[in-house]
Amino acid sequence: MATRTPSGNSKAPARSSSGTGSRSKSTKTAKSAPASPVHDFPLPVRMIRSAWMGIARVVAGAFRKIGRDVHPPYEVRRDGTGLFLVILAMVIASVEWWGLRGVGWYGTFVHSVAGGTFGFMAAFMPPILLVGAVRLFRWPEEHRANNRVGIGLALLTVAGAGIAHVVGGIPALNAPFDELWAAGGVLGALATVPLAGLIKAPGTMVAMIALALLSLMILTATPLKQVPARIREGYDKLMGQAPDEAPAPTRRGVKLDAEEHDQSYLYDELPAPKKPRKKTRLFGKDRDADALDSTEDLAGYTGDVAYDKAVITDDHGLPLAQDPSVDLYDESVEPEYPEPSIRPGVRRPTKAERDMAAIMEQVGLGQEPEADTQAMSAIDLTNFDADDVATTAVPLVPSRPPAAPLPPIPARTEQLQLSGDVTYTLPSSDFLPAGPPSKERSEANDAVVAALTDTLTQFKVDAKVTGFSRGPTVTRYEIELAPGTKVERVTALSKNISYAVASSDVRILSPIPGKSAIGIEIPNADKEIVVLGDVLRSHNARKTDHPMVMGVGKDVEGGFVVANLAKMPHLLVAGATGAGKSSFVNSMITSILMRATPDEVRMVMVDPKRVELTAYEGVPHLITPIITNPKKAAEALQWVVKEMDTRYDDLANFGFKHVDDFNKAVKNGKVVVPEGSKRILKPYPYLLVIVDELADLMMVAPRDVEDSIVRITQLARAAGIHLVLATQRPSVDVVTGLIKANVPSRMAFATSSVTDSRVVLDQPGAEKLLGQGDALFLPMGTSKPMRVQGAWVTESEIHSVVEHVKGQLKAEYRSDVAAEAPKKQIDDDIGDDLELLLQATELVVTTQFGSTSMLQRKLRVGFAKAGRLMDLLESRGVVGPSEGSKARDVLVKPDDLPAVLAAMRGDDSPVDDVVPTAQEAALAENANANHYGTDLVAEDLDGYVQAVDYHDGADDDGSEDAWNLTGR
Ligand SMILES: Nc1ncnc2c1ncn2[C@@H]1O[C@H](COP(=O)(O)OP(=O)(O)OP(=O)(O)O)[C@@H](O)[C@H]1O
Repeated sequence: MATRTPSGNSKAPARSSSGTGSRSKSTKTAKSAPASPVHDFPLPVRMIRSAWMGIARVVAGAFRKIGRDVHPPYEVRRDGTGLFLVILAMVIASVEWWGLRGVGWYGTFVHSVAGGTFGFMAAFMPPILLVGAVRLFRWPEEHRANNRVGIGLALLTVAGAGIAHVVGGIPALNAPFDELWAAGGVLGALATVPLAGLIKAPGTMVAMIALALLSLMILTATPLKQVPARIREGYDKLMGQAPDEAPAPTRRGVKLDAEEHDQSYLYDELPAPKKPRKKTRLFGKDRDADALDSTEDLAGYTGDVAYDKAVITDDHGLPLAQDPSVDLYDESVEPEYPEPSIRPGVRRPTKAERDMAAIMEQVGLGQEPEADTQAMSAIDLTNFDADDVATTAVPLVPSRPPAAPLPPIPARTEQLQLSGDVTYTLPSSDFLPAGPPSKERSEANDAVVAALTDTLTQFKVDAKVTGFSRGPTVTRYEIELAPGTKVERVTALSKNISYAVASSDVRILSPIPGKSAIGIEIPNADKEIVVLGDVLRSHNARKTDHPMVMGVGKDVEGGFVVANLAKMPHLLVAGATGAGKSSFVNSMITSILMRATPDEVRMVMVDPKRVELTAYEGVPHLITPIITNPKKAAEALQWVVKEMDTRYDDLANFGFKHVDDFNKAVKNGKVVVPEGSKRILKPYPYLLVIVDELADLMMVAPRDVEDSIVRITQLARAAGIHLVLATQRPSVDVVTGLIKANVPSRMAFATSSVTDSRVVLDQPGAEKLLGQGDALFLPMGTSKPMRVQGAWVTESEIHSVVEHVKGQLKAEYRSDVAAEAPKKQIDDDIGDDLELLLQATELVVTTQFGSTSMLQRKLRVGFAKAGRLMDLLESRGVVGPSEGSKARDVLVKPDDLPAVLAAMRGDDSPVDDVVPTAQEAALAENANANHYGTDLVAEDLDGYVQAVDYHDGADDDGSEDAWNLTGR
């Protein structure tokens, strides 16, 4: 007969139990096998043992099903011992309770042993033994608690026997059986007889009662000081009254040890608000309460939040985890032993909440209710019942309490007074209508969950889809692994998952930041549009009136994302054509128009494509007509540099380092002008410079543009000047290393290649975006980009906002920004070759043939000179890069030749037809009106050391000053 070797058996893999239920029967048997080498016993013993364990498993199974079903790990089960206690309890009960006492050998024997040992306390032994059995069946893994309960029960038995013995007259150990039985038996005699010799019967009784109380305290893990509270609690429960305070935390009906008490929430059967708990610790006060009373929260708001962070928050009511300044989910307080059944997801709103949301909508609170329902969008699939969705709430565990409905908040409380006593009204939020309510789940999501689950099963990966959070464009499905399963097993399935869900745009996040779960982002078959109105009406956009806050869109979890452009402090927006850059820029400008007066934010718009930003022509926030000529744009950037220097000087003059501090001090009347100065101090507006196509500028004057951008981006933050650079060509010649290093915030829409993604984000990812506003947002200081669906604003909405704004105030353009360019010097690298270069340009552009040997022949120059001229032509964007022996591409059309020649000469463009006549008229009108008068800032600065002028000769006329920006 073949006998298995001990080693062979003991080396059976000891898999940890995950309770997934997918385990095979043989595995189960292996797991439940004891560690001892049972096969050493003879067969009959092994058979008996098997039978015993079989019965034990059946009985234990029944006990585990009582009340809440439990599944202790196989390795730690002690069903055999539990069965023994149950049988012992039944045997004693059969004799002491059911009248078999002294009947036959069985009755006599059991009664002699039980009665002789415990006296009449034997009648109380069955329940005591059953308590022990229940603990072993249901919670065998809780060794410490089991030991405590065992000790408590043992002491209780001794105390009971002792009390019985005192009641029975304390018979001696050698007293007849009947006397011992009528008292506390042998145990009672051992416990009391020695004591009675010392402290007599009453003293012994008191000692035994004290011992009984002590055993009860051990059993219930009640420290002495909590006894009164426990008694009151017990009384309240018995009387059916609600306790005054929250009951002490329990774990499966058993009070916790004192030292376990601190972490009791980890075990609560009730929904455990885990993250709010963490926040409570993090912020030192109860944020749950705050969340419930958002009115108070907002009342106390000072607006400074917007100054502190580039991205304010999403609309989960929580600061975004990506913000480095907010360590929201402090992992140090992450539960050590999270209850597997408690999902970190958020529950679905109840029907009542949905009704409330609908009512809120009707009474004009816009999308705020949606913001709250959005926060509940992570869905726990474990309890999901598809039929339930429409009518009743799926019984899920909330990760935080639902926020109370928000009151409507007026965007601005003060009456906006512009310079010249003009009263200004910001556009009403009605100009931006609400979008359709967003979905929390759809059939498409369920289909994907099924597909993912199938894929995991097919490839035998021990993992399951535990929930998902639906965003407007993509849904992030969360996958949790069984212990011992490698993350790579799921990430390696990326192609199979793409195949299963029929989408090539699957993105795997491993792990989801802040969670022990793998995230799989899959595009929604039923995408939703995020309208700008909803974003600007969201809680976080409304809780600050900072004028530079813009609506960005929605994140993957459906939370609204808003950002403060002043904190970016400069932003690069890039993406392939049609990816959604211009829509983003439109949302940005419209956000500013909706929230800021021209006194607070002034803008310079550069739109070389001439079509994207024309809708904003004439808004009073502009300081110059929209610049469409790239050359003028390059000059406008130089003006911005000078403006920055002037602001710096002025701030330094008054002893301020940041324009915000200066503005605050001016508003509070704390700044005094120098004696004799006629200046009336007013806050500086923020200056937002928007370039819709950087590539066009870089083609015309790469060095100048790069210089200006670098200088602005390095210093302008403190002067309140911020750059937004958009490009559809995020290649290294457009977004140079220098520009990249100085523009810290990035918004990447879908790029055409992974190289482009690397240029924008320094990492891949953008090439997998879906276009149409799907973007990766990387605010300054973060390393992981956040996926957002950009906000969308329609042309008619823009039109109505612009009309309102223009109706409030006429644009007052500065004539010196682009129209009066400072005199241009001939670039150093041209040196004495200007004439030759002009001839070469003319030759190459008119013939559209970029050949070095042609230059040699026609200009009668040597090879070296011709090569140098060709290099100069390349650096100025006239010809493309060298392609070996082939002629170079000519990038300038003959029509543009005069402008290119003028740029080389350092003159103004002779063909200045790019500024529309209306704009020129506006310029002329403004120039005639001479709003600015004497340069009072320059007057004040006279005699002070000025900021280093990097553009020699540029301020010869001394006419640029920040003060004039708002007509002061
Ligand atoms: N946030 C958005 N929500 C929904 N659809 C959008 C969004 N952004 C862009 N789209 C869709 O994508 C189209 C192209 O967008 P947009 O014009 O902004 O792209 P672009 O990147 O600026 O392209 P180009 O560089 O050619 O101007 C839009 O007409 C619109 O249909």
